[in-house]
Amino acid sequence: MSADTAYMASIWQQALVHMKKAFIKPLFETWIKSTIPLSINDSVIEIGTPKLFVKEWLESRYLPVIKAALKAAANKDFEIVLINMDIEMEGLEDSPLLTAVEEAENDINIESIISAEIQNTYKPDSKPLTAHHDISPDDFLSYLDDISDIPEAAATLSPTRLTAPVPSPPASSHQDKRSARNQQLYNLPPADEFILNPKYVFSTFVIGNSNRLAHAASLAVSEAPAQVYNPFFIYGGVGLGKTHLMHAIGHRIKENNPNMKVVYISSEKFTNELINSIISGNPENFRQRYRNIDVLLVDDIQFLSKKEHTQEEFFHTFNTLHEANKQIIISSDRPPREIQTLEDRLRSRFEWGLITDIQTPDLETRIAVLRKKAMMESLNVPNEVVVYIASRIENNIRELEGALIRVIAYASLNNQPIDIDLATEALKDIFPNGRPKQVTAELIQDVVASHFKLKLEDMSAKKRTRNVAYPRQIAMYLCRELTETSLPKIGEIFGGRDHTTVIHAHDKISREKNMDAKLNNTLKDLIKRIES
Ligand SMILES: Nc1ncnc2c1ncn2[C@@H]1O[C@H](COP(=O)(O)OP(=O)(O)OP(=O)(O)O)[C@@H](O)[C@H]1O
Repeated sequence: MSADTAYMASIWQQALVHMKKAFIKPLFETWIKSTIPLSINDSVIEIGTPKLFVKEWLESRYLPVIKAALKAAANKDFEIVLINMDIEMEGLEDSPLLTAVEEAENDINIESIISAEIQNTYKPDSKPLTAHHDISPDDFLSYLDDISDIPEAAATLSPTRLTAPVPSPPASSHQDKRSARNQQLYNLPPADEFILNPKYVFSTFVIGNSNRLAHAASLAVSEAPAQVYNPFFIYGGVGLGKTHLMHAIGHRIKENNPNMKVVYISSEKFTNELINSIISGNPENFRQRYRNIDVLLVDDIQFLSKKEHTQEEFFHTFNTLHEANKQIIISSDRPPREIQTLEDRLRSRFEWGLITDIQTPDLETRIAVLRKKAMMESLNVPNEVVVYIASRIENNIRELEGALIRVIAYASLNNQPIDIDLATEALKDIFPNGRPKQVTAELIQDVVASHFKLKLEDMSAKKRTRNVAYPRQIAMYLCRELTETSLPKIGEIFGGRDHTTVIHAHDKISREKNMDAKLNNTLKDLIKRIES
């Protein structure tokens, strides 16, 4: 492998790390992951894309982000040239460039490598560790626990000894670069560098029945940090908005109190930093860094389960902050009592404050999320398409967004307007059942009439008795929600009524369903039958 190739791979790998943070996951997966570095010289980097549409899409939208990521990685500006290779990625498996990328990837597991070095140095009778990368951070921590029980070994656990096994700087210029990069990874950024995602703010968060409480509590916490709910614990399934709410809290606190030090971190990163600080002989730095802040947001705390040493450290951090009346916000995919092997004392700390959950969103919320995303992209996505996606992805808002992005990208690349045929085509791998059933006002009338045991003609009759008028209003509401039919047209289908009658029916049912669980369930049942 040439030095340039390895250098390029290393730069690209670092750039990918930056881009992973900059892009939401579906975007990263769709557009960035499939690219490969091709060549590098002093000022130009060539990047290969597997298909022309990926090249065009990246060129039209994301070049500045890629450029910024490369600059952050290499500390210099590059001109980026994208080259369509028009090949399947599988065909490149043996490419030396991909091998180089993989090697660079492995380097990122620096803590594992170092822990292996330490293990070999301090535990001479341990079996030799040839596969350095197999050692997990947790193994390293348990190892520290293990050897601290052995007096001679404990004596060697001084910072100087611990840093000693770090590989000494290699000689060649390529190795210099790599070593410098490792050093960069190895040295922690200052805590306030954990930037909040600018898109995750309260104004972009859609409130629905599934998250109303969590949202309200988040607002309360952000308006009065450490005064209302401390700690504040949010839990819920994957991709339901926990991170979004945490960032929104962070943003709002910063807006209201620019001098407050707000730190957001995932529990995995917390663990890795702790390990790094131990390896570099500077655990005190780590402690100071997390104990001298005003607001600590820890995401995905469930990853601390089974990590006894990290839990211990977190327990002390928690206590110090809580005693100093600092706000602590924690998220998890389950409530504290269900996080296995979470220490009891930590669990009881989490239960001191408010625990709130986010449920899976109902259809209406899913539709609202998609509409909001489309609006944020200034795109006009037909209702039919929104309903098509929302009615098929029920449990994960991230996947919902991913599907919409796919449709938008597909339309843009093919230079076609977004409609249901295009959406069906774009999503055929995700929804193999193909084109959805055509939802029409007539179908809705039919399903609603049969549900309420009315005749189809009652939907358009002049009768105003409640047993007919109410189902008719429900049917009008559903026509507005599930079809593209215009207001006057809906009025016409329902017996030549004025469009203001349709608006009134829609407003009334929208309002009532928020207060009436029975109506809400009826609507869900009806939608299921209409869509199935
Ligand atoms: N109510 C909502 N309104 C708008 N967007 C939302 C909402 N809920 C989630 N999202 C979006 O869905 C995506 C996933 O959300 P987020 O990352 O916050 O989920 P999470 O619950 O933290 O998931 P994980 O458990 O995987 O960490 C984000 O892009 C977020 O903006």
